[in-house]
Amino acid sequence: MSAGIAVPKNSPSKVDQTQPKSSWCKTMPSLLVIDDDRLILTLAQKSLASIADVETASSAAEGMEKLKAGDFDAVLLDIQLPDQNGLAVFCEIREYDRRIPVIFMTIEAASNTAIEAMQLGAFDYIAKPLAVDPLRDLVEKAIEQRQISSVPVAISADDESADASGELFIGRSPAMLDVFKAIGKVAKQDVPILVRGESGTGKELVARALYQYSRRSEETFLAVNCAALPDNLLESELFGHEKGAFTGAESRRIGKFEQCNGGTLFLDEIGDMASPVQAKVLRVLQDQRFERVGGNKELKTDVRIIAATNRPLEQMVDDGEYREDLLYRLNGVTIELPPLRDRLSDVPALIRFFLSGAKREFNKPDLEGLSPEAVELLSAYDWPGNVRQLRAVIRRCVLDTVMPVITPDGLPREVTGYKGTTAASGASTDKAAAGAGLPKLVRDLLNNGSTNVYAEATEYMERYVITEVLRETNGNQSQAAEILGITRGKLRDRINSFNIVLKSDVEVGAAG
Ligand SMILES: Nc1ncnc2c1ncn2[C@@H]1O[C@H](COP(=O)(O)OP(=O)(O)OP(=O)(O)O)[C@@H](O)[C@H]1O
Repeated sequence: MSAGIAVPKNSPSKVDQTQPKSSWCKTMPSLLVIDDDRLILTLAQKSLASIADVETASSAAEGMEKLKAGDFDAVLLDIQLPDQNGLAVFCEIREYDRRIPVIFMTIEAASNTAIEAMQLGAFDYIAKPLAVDPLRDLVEKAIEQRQISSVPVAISADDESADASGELFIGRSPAMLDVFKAIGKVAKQDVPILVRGESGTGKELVARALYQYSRRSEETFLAVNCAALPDNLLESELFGHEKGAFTGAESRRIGKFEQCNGGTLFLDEIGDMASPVQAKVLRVLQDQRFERVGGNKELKTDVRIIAATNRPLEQMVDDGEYREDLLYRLNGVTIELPPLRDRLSDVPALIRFFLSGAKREFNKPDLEGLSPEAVELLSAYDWPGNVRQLRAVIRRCVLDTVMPVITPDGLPREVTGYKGTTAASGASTDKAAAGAGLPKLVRDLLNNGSTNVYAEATEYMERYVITEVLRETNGNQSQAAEILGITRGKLRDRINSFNIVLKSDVEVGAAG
């Protein structure tokens, strides 16, 4: 019996074979390492075995043969191979499949060849001797990048008819049909697009759908969260920097605008950029030109920008926080995602989708579904954290349940206790319960054979710490950021992504 909504026994299976984004880690990604140095191959095999199936090749010819025979998520490539120059191998890989991220291994970080490779579209480079932690981080990022750009988004008003091999973009409400139509209309036009909507409404999914259906779908897709980096690092991340541009800039770095030449750049949280960065982004939008930080050579790039925000940019312009000309440039084509509370008719299809994904992910073959009462409650809730919160609630219920059918008892208190009055209330986190919950969560995840324990437990802990500090500062985000020792942008990012709801009486609750 498959997971479904209020399904009577023996009803047809509605299990969806697609995997939601968070479960990408379920199947082991694969990595190809090409280097003639046996020590490097052994080091890569040992240190990366926990994150990828590692295949090795000790020459360019062997590497290309294996690449074509396999299905790799990333390649680690030595810049100097015995039978061919690494750059030439890189070009062959690009010709074979432009979307496989390639990381170069170089003798010195500032190698000109590596910079040339970055300009041609390599994912990144790492200097030898290889340090295990940075290597693992980089390979993980590359794999994630590959998955972001290759998981097709099947736009469907009806999840049963959707492409079963891709991540689904669920919605059958008139509002979502309008969104799908808008994506179809503008995806192929090479213009910048601004995606707007509350946190968790699916802005990133829209960006990826636009990319998948665009003329640039075979080219690179890179995503940058502008809220996650302090201003100076964001500028260098986007535009690169020259050696010596600032303390710590030991070598030239190629930024995303240069790296993404020919492709699509998704700028998430575009409202969270300091004025100098806004000016530089505006210039790229106007004439596709920019300079690296600390450089005076004008560079040209051909990048399609898809931007997203949940912030009131017009208000920010009025308050002098945002450039009007940038807003004007970005605002040309806008896709607005409605909050979930305004399209509650989408809730059942979303539940079905997340339920079947969680059932597979947490290996709960006996789970049948949700009772009608549970579906009714979920369909009446106002979802301040939108689809992300709904997804989190369903995953939590599936993880916690020991019964084949999830009833209202299995739903979180914010849903069962919702009276339909306060617009933005979240569940108050009981301090003791939250602190005590971590060991139980980890135990449950282990018992359920999860392969995502680190991410789930870290998110739980991070949410707890941030909520407690916000409570301490009565919701004052500047003070909280200072106490936490993180930037305000990063704090805002976490508040959004964890759906932490700041109640009107400045009590802090954590939803989802
Ligand atoms: N219509 C949908 N169908 C299926 N999954 C969805 C849908 N909308 C959102 N999701 C899922 O909900 C989660 C949040 O979506 P996403 O990251 O795109 O939101 P966002 O608007 O970009 O949020 P933020 O502003 O916080 O970055 C993701 O796991 C996404 O896959």
